[in-house]
Amino acid sequence: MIQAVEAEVTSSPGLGDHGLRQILADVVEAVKHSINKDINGAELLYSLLNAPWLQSLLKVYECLQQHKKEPPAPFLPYTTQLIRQILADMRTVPNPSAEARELYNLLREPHFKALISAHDTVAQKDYDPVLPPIPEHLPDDEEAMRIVCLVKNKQPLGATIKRSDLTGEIFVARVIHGGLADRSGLLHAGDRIMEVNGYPVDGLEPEQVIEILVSPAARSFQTVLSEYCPSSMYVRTMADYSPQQDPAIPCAEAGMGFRKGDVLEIVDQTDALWWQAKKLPSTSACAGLIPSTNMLRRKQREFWWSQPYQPHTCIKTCESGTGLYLYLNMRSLRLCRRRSHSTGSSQQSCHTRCPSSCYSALNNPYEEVVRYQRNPQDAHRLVALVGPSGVGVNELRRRLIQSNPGTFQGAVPHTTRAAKSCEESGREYHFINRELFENMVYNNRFLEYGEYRGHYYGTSLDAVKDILNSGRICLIDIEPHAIQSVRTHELKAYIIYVKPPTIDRMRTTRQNAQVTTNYYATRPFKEEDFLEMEEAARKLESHYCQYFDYIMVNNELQDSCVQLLTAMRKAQDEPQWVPANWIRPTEES
Ligand SMILES: Nc1ncnc2c1ncn2[C@@H]1O[C@H](COP(=O)(O)OP(=O)(O)OP(=O)(O)O)[C@@H](O)[C@H]1O
Repeated sequence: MIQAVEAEVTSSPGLGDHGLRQILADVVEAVKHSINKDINGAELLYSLLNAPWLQSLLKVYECLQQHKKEPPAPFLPYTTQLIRQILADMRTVPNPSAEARELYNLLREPHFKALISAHDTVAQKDYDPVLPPIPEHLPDDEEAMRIVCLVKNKQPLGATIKRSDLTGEIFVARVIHGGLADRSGLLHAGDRIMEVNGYPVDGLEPEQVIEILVSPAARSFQTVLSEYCPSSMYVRTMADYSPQQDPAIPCAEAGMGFRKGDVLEIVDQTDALWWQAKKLPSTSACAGLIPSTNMLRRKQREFWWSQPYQPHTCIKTCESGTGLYLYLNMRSLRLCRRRSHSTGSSQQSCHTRCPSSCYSALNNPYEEVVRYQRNPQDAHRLVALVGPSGVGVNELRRRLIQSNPGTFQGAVPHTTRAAKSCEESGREYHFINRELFENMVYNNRFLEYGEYRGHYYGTSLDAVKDILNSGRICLIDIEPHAIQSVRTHELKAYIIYVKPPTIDRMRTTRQNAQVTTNYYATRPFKEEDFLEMEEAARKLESHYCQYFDYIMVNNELQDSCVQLLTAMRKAQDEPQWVPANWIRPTEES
């Protein structure tokens, strides 16, 4: 035993010869003098003080003192979530290696889970309970009572309470998933609270009960109900939400805010109006309250009607009557402006293939998502670039395709204009007549199309599918309005948003660049172009950021190309959140 202790402490790093052991060394030195003077018993004392076990004990003591001063910190505050994420990602790997399988099995072992759970408990300082004494006066109908002791730590209790207007009784309204009360397993929604720390609470205001609850002692509750917790669902949010600005939330402190595009794990949907969720990646075991789909829809409708301008309004139905299409202004007609080289009248319009989910952001404030990783045998995901006009999406797309034409390719657009002598049908464009073009429009074959100076231009679904079926990666740039038309089960589009850098950086990097004007002329960038681009980027982000899978800033061209290449590889080879109906198609999709 002594030897074991010695082995342990001598291998401990960082022990200096100071502190208590220094004192001991001084004592030993003094005793040595006593031996030299032949004082009685000094020899015995000398051997005692020199005993290895005493030295070892002192080292342990100093080691503990050191840890008291600098306690070891947990690596992560909440590792369980990370492990779950890794397991979910690994499940999507099509042909996992032997090592990956071993890791997967290891992470699912009960003893490993217990270890991680212990780590998280320590990380959240959920230990060292000091239980208060059981209350002396138990109520008469003791049979129906449960005495619950919750040991307070720095975290909130993780439960909300409400008062019955009729009886004045206080009930647990909800227990926040992963919070202190939930993890204790002792409190349930619907439990009636009889007294707290010996104080009867019937008739008190909820605020008064909270005051008692936050005092650092034990609590007593009567149990009436318990509730069932369903398994998690993951969603991407299509709206912003702030509990602090929501007067309807039962408890703002228990609420969780989110921004458009955040991915949430919904851990409890038992309440029709208020769900519980965690924002991913989650660093906390504790969930927060969020409005349910119905509740958020109601809020959005109220907001919709109170707003003078709607971002995703379908203004005009297609002539064919089969779908809803958008009229866009000239500045956003990237497709037509770039493709056409004719002159004359500049009247134009642009349309997108907008599926029945046109109003989906309003109808589905939460889009259910799942982790998806493309199987290497499957077609590649379409990669679509969006960005404000002039930011460089065309330049980036062109450079990437040029650098690796065997891997990347752009879709060949259709047009009704006549081919020039140097052009070949199927290379620059598919040259087709007006009747055929309109027929394709009628049959919903275009992802987006537009009219410019009497000629149609459009990117067809088949042109994209041809590339994907050939095993290459199709890279297109689209107007943001067309995002919905490529977010389908078939194309599984990965949307990359190309953002302009700061105006200062644009001034430096765009010194020799040419902007294409509305009249198809090119000229150097002006200050107003930068301002316009910045404003367009701001609007684009505020309306469409929930659909972006990846955001990159087009600062230095070379760096941007590398970044784009990396993002494209990620899209094809790494697990991503995608709409659940891409993987489990419904009738609608
Ligand atoms: N990072 C960059 N640094 C310097 N110049 C750039 C950069 N990115 C793009 N450019 C230049 O800016 C100009 C506009 O780029 P590009 O034509 O690709 O814009 P766009 O986003 O496709 O917009 P539009 O649809 O209006 O043409 C081009 O001259 C291009 O070479």
